[in-house]
Amino acid sequence: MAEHDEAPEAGQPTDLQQALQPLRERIDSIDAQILTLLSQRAAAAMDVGVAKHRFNANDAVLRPEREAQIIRRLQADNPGPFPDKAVAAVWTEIISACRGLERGLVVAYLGPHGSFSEQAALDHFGRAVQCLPCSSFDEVFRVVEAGEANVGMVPVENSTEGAVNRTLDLFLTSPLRILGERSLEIRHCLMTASGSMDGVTRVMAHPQALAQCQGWLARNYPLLARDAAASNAEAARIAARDPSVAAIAGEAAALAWNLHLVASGIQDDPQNRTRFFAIGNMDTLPSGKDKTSLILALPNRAGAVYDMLAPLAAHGVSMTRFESRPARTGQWEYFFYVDIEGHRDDAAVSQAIEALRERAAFIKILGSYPA
Ligand SMILES: O=C(O)C(=O)C[C@]1(C(=O)O)C=C[C@@H](O)C=C1
Repeated sequence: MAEHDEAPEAGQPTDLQQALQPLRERIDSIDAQILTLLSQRAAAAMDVGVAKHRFNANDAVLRPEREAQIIRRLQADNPGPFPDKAVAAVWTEIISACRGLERGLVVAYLGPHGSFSEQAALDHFGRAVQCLPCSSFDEVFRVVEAGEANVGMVPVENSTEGAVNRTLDLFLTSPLRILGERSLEIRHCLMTASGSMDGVTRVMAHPQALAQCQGWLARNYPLLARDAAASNAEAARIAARDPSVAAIAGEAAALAWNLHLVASGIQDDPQNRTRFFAIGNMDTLPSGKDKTSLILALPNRAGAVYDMLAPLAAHGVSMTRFESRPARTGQWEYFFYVDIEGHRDDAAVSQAIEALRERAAFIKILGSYPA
């Protein structure tokens, strides 16, 4: 073997190590600067917290419109190559940690640990929060209304299965407002304690998840009984104890409950997504790019829906969602769940809402929030 082909002796730097060393030193020095700046930012946020306390605005620690504005501005100014998506993810955590220094945020959602709602909640509010997993959507609304949690995260619609009806019904009577929205890719997995399907007689999941995977289940396990669970993560919790049960849930639930994946990505629609609403007791100020959600009931007469849409068009307000739910009066009456672009304080939106108020039998504004 020629001399220059010999492997380096132990302890001798390779060419690669020599090339990496100055680059890594540069990264270390940049990280030190980032940390200094993060500490300064955290101290500034603590001063904001003191000022809010001084003005008795303790319940205004969370300012969704300000958080949205910060992330939008940074993405707009982003020189690259750090990706815009990473800007959002990193600053969500920076703001979460700073907010946590002002005052801890308690976030309620449908649990247990490992649920998609938990993932949506942490993606939205960051990891520096206190989690309050609940056993139903009703409980999420109740604990936020009672002040046991500051905010909640609830699913409202899925791209395969449509509306999450219980959430829509709860909005009808709840005083809570929508503070924000988040869309999450929903990738379902089949999981068991052993990692095999031997001895498994039934598959458990939330009815929405069973519906989102019904084609795959019919093709692969047509004889398996299907049982509803309160949530997918709850099904995973049951499967961890019961070898006759396979659960359908997200990968996070397998990790949380120590299960093994039998199959991944089993949802019938590969683009399956769920939209979640962040809910709380306060109103959100305009952020510059907002949405407003409303519930309307219309008089039961010909042309009522058409008449309702006219003021929106007249004021140039775009509608991004239109959903109906039976009003359960036995009269074929419906509630309409409508999302429009803009904040309720915007002139065009407030004029359109006033015009709707004159035409609707019932109107409830669920909130304006950053789009
Ligand atoms: O600007 C504020 O009101 C803050 O409390 C600071 C801060 C931040 O870290 O930037 C933290 C929490 C709020 O939700 C918004 C922004």
